[in-house]
Amino acid sequence: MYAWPASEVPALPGSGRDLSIHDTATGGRITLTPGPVARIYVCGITPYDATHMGHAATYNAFDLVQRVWLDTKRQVHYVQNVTDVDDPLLERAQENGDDWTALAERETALFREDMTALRMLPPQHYIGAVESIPGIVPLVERLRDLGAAYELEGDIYFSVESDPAFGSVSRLDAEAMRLLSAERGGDPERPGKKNPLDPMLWMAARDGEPSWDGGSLGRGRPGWHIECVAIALDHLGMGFDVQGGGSDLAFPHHEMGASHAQVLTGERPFAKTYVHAGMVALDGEKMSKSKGNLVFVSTLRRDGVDPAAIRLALLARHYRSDWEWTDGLLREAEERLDRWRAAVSRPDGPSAEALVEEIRAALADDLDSPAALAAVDRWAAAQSATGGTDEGAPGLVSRAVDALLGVAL
Ligand SMILES: Nc1ncnc2c1ncn2[C@@H]1O[C@H](COS(=O)(=O)NC(=O)[C@@H](N)CS)[C@@H](O)[C@H]1O
Ligand SMILES: [Zn+2]
Repeated sequence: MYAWPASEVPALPGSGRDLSIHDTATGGRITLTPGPVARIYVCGITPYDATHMGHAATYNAFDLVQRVWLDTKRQVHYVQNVTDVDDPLLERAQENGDDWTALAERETALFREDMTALRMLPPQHYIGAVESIPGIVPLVERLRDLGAAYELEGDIYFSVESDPAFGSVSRLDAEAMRLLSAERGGDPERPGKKNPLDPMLWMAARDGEPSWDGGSLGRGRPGWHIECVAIALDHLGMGFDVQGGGSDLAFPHHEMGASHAQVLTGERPFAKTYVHAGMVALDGEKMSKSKGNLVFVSTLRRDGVDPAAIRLALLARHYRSDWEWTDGLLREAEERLDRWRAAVSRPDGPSAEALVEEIRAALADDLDSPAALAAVDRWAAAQSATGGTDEGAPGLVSRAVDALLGVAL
């Protein structure tokens, strides 16, 4: 499906540094050296209650990854899905007396608007779960033929024991896995499963729910993890550079996806690095649909908040930290935006070549955007304190802040 329009990425002198990023699977830093086309899969929204600040913060992190890669003169092949059929979506539509496809379409349209306003670069492939069902069915059949999937009362489960590398993404122990599986869409208590952690690959049609032709699987709909595997394998293939998402996706979602793909192809790894963004909270609880403690990008935009200020608020916190959204954070961002805009609208300033290198160094260091913002603050402070005679500096700062941080001054 259509993604959203790409904002212009200004060219900068020189080139950036290779990104050194924290990898969940190894628990350490990995310096990524993608080929000429860097490949990234970032899990997309389940389209209801979009786009809240948690979503925005996570997509901000992976937009920075893209911008660093573009600055190292690479191309980027970015794939993102839309989970436009899933239990929570159907439940929400039921609650609202809404048609679930209309709800999905409306929320996806709002997400596109918000991403465009925040100047997040769009994926080249933006793929819905529903449109990927024809590609999912043969993968489930293949897992069954490999003996890695089994049928239970019409539903089809993946057997986690079929992947010797199962657990290598999240590195959690069985007890932690069991708790998270129950919390995040799994059904560890269901009798008859070979392993409580086994996730659903294909759910047989239930009354009153949408279902699709599953060939030899029978009518039904796809499980959550296989959806992202089918889309990633179809567009990126095995061994792509980054699998991204919020930290609540490490287990079960990215663990299971890696296992599905590794059993399907007999190759390893599914992704070279697994990168997870921290959770954004409000009033002490993770911002989430179920808790309803949401701050929406579209509400702030409607209230006249400049999207560039929202972006600066997201950039002010390290992508891997868990943090609390507050009005104070937004006010600080608005003040910073005003200071930066005033600085770049002056005719000259201190030379900015060194600043561009400081921003590059900060982002290459596990996307340290707070350090990048501090570097620009220092340049703006120097300009107002001691002026400066470089007439090209304000323009260069403006282009660097846009190209590397996605903020239009
Ligand atoms: N409070 C939050 N803070 C940070 N990131 C969040 C928060 N809530 C959700 N996310 C992230 O936002 C992205 C979309 O979340 S979602 O809408 O629930 N959708 C899904 O997780 C699936 N459609 C992925 S295939 C995920 O990467 C998720 O980890
Ligand atoms: Zn996903």
